[in-house]
Amino acid sequence: MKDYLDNSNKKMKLALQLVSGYGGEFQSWRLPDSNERAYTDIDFYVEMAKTAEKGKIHTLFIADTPSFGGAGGGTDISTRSPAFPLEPMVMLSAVAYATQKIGMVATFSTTYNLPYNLARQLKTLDTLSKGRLGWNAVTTGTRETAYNFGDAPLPNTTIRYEMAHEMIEAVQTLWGGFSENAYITDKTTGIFADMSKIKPAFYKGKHYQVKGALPIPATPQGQPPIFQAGPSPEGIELAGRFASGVYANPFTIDEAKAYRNILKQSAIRYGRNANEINMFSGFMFTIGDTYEEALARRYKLLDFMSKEEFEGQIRYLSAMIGVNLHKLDVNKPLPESLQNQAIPHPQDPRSPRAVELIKQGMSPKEVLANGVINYHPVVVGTPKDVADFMEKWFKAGATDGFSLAPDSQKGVKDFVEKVVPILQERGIYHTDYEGSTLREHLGVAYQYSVTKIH
Ligand SMILES: Cc1cc2nc3c(=O)[nH]c(=O)nc-3n(C[C@H](O)[C@H](O)[C@H](O)COP(=O)(O)O)c2cc1C
Repeated sequence: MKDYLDNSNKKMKLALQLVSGYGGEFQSWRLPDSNERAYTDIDFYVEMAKTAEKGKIHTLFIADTPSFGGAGGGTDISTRSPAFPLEPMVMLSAVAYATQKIGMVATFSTTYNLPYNLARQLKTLDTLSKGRLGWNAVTTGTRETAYNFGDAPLPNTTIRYEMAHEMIEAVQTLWGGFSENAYITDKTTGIFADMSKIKPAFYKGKHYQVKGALPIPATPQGQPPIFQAGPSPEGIELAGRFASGVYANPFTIDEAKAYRNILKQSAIRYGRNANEINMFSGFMFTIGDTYEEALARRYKLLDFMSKEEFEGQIRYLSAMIGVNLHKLDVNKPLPESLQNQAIPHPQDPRSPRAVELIKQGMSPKEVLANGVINYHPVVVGTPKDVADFMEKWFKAGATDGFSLAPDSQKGVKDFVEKVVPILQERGIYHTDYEGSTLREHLGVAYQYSVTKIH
């Protein structure tokens, strides 16, 4: 194993996804222990952030897209909660004010923003939070988003990534323009700022141009670290050049290791150290005191689905395992002859797990309840089961940490109270924050101004 993939002397890093306030399962807003108005309840986001801070979670993480944003990229929220919270910048300013340590990484499009506005708002929030902000710089791949910003269709991948490089360069140039020693505020001399140390950006790219300067000094971490999500070759280049964190979605340890290696190599190609780029693998869970208790919770979520939606899931599972489940009793294990016929769909990386569970004798409904169709690997079980999964991946060198999407609000509390102590006891998770800024939490260096290419 490449030494930079070796985690034996490292501790895992954790991000907690806020999703839309309810958790990673879009039916969980209906659970008896959920606050059904969490989506619009700022007190609730603050409370979750504080709970996460008690568990020393390195950072909150907010996925986002500037469009209607229904679950799974759809636009129907008639029964399922939205996939994203309220506008992240505004929402996080309240969270920042109510917390002290936890980092806050939020997603902002490199295609549907302007550098000056974005640089100003991000640096303001980084100032407000005393250096705890991170920017997940994504190109926005959903077609419908384009029409929220005019009549032009979504630019192709090449152009979007050209724009992404330019956007980050322009934003970082604006950030670095107000030199660290330019903020004087000397009452005796009457000098507020040293104008000789404040440089306009004069940034001239193909897609973005900006001339002026930003009147905001350096924050305690200099400027927010960049995160990235999106596994195309262009995405990997962007991550290698700029990212301190990458939100990834591997489904197996082997897949994760290969991707982590690719990311580290990309960073090395840009003259950076492999440790400067941290991969956060998406991970979901439902916790109970026993497997049966956790499973009952998952069944409840499935039962909230409409008949059509559930049938859609059964159809999907049929395709994943190559067996038509349509006429079978979904509450009973498959007859042995059909179990033997099950083979994973070659194009769906989640399929091997679905086949494995079918062959263990689980009914199709139980297999679905185990989250085989979810957008990340899922553990349904006890706090120990959740910790075991994380330990196994981490010790195998598959990831630097996890981007956690608990099933529900209760899942956040359960994770902090029941899983965190196990991880700490096993010596694979920190017992306190390393410092005060997000960069310190992540173990990435202070940075000011545009990332240099070596
Ligand atoms: C784990 C993961 C999380 C993502 N989160 C977001 C997000 O919150 N908002 C968004 O617009 N795109 C998100 N994306 C999409 C990517 O930014 C990108 O637009 C998409 O994957 C297509 O780009 P690619 O060609 O690099 O794969 C995410 C992608 C991955 C893999």
